[in-house]
Amino acid sequence: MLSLHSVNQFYGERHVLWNVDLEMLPGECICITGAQGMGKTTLLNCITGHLPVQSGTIVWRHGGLAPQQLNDASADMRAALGIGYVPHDRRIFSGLTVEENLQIALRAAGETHGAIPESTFTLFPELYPLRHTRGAALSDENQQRLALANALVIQPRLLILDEPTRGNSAGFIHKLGDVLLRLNRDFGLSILMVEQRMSFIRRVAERFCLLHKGRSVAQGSVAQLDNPRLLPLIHC
Ligand SMILES: Nc1ncnc2c1ncn2[C@@H]1O[C@H](COP(=O)(O)OP(=O)(O)OP(=O)(O)O)[C@@H](O)[C@H]1O
Repeated sequence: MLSLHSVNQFYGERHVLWNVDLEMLPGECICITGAQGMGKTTLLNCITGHLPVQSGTIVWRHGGLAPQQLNDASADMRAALGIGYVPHDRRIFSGLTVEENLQIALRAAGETHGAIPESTFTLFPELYPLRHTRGAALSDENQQRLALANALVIQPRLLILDEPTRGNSAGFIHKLGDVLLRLNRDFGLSILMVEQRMSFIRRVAERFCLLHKGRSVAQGSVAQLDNPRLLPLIHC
């Protein structure tokens, strides 16, 4: 579904991603993990098209269609291909209502006449009575739900999330885990998330990619993360 080959990224002179390879199959849930400042968000931004890659390739494969190199595709083009993104700063329009936020997310992905899918409110029933409420008036948790709904409204093939548990209560994290498990296991949605919270990673993800100083130093099944040599690299 998504193949990264030898991806490199710089901020000015600073080399922050080094030859990162990652292979993701349809239906997988993969966690990119690692300590702070190791390049996790940078890697997501390269995949979603919010940052250009300096070298290397990112290839998208879906259905029977020919593989497509994403390197030159804009973030909106990638959304239109089926890549939904939930950044950790949420990025909702606080002056617009829930419904208007969802309409804009649809339009950004090229769905000019598309209606908000019913599944949006089935998945997040809490948002239905709030659909005419402005983003700024929503609780923190409902803002999180709206950010997730914005990414899902385009009915993506791949959902990308940056630290979905950061700053959330244990109760909300559990509910979020339920939603992601349902999307992945029941609806077959592929999920790629950046996360450091081990309990959440163990519950939701199947495979991991561990970044350390911008390099992918280990990949494998989540059970392998219990290796005492790897755990310190997540919270160092
Ligand atoms: N816009 C930027 N300009 C310059 N340097 C940046 C920029 N964004 C991130 N960096 C640096 O690049 C490195 C990787 O940052 P990145 O945010 O990708 O790491 P991260 O693993 O996601 O960390 P965190 O868990 O803190 O979000 C860090 O040293 C960071 O300071």
